[in-house]
Amino acid sequence: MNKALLEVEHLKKSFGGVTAVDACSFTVDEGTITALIGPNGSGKTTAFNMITGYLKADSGTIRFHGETVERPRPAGLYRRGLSRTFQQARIFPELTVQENLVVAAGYTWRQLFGRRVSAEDAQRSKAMLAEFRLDQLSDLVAADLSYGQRKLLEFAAVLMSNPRLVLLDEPTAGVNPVMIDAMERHIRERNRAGVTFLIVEHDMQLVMRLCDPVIVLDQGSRIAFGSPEQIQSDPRVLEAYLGA
Ligand SMILES: Nc1ncnc2c1ncn2[C@@H]1O[C@H](COP(=O)(O)OP(=O)(O)OP(=O)(O)O)[C@@H](O)[C@H]1O
Repeated sequence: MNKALLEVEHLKKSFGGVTAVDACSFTVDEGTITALIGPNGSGKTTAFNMITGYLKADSGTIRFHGETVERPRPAGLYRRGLSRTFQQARIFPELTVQENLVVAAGYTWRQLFGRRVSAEDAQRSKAMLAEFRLDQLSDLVAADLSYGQRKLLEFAAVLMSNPRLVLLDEPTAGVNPVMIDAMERHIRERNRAGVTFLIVEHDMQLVMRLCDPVIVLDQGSRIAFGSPEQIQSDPRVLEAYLGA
């Protein structure tokens, strides 16, 4: 039986009069590629932001790896093995592709520019560049990459921390079909290597072939949870999307 790696219970967040996430509960089992879907404005990004410590919840509990996260903070969670990407890839545009990976491995700027990077981490960043086929671009500053390449770089950088759980926020939005295939391949490969994923994604074809289970939010609450087949035939899901 799978073990819950992430447990979210009664999570709640309002912005003024708008309840963005409303007593939302779900779990992400270790080893899965779980999708979090829902119509625009259903609270997916707000939930992501609370789980990863970028936003303070009004109430509710988050447990990661069996332990309650008392004060979710991005840096602390990153060290504990929970990391994320953003809709607009957050990378350091003025650093080279390889430097972005080294920084993500936990080096300070001072260590980076003092060239005090361990041989092992230098090797890991090279291996990551090869895995993501970014090796030809390793000395380019990240600002010169295409939109899709930046998303791949951000994903590769997140993996440098050896995470157990990665939250991907719209990994293929605005990305060309070749890059979507690449992203999908990398997610599958890393999942086979033991990384668990929670993915917000609007490309339903990708969700249905890549993710299992699928969690559906509507107006801040979970309205469905199940296999892609169950979700596609759930009348509540259809109604939520058609009504949106
Ligand atoms: N900082 C904010 N201030 C005010 N309202 C917000 C804020 N962030 C989100 N909201 C509102 O909360 C609700 C949920 O938004 P959220 O971005 O979490 O949804 P989403 O499911 O990620 O949407 P999308 O698929 O369009 O990205 C929406 O009504 C949105 O307008």
